[in-house]
Amino acid sequence: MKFAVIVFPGSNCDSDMFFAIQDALQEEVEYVRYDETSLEGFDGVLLPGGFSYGDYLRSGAIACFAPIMEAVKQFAIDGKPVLGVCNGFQMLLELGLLPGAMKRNDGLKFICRPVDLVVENNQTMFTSSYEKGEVISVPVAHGEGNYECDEATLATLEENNQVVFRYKEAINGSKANIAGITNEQGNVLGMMPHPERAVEKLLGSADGLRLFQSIVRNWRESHVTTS
Ligand SMILES: NC(=O)CC[C@H](N)C(=O)O
Repeated sequence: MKFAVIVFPGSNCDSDMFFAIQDALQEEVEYVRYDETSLEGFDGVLLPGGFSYGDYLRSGAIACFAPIMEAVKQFAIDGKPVLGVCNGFQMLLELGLLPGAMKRNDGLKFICRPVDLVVENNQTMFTSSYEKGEVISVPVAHGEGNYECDEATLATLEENNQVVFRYKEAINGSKANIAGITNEQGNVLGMMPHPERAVEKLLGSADGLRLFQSIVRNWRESHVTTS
């Protein structure tokens, strides 16, 4: 399986993501610049964390107009896996691939520490290697992680099991403690915590690795045939 890590001016978790795929997961990965226009040949797209375009206007608000984003949208429409982490999640919201928006954290402080997440839905292509209800430890590092949406949107997200990860304890004011959601189709996941920073024990947790393993396992099941 071949992954693209999209690099924007101001990305700073792109190399963490690259390391997670190449060294921890041992799958193929390439950087794709924000000003390219094609994702041909890739099987998965990863939007990494950081401060694209300096987080001006709102986080992700400028990045969503980058030339590569038309290809990212098409990739998502085609049902292929798209994962946005932190600033990548913010971009997916700004792109309209996921519902809702991000506000500054309650308390207006940047939060950078490991947090406990509850796996709410393990029936997705991103979470099938977890148990439902499992508590995992994954670090967060954000100033704008306070997820907001209207009540009707929240009801739809809950009804369709689109809330995939919840913070075990409130950390940033996020509605319903939402840490990660998918689109209705289930092939686009946005999450504020950083699974790519939790891919081996030495980093404090290896719980994030199973997210990437889920993607690969799911992809193999539908793409690799054995005779
Ligand atoms: N690590 C990150 O991606 C930071 C995300 C974002 N720009 C924020 O501070 O909210």
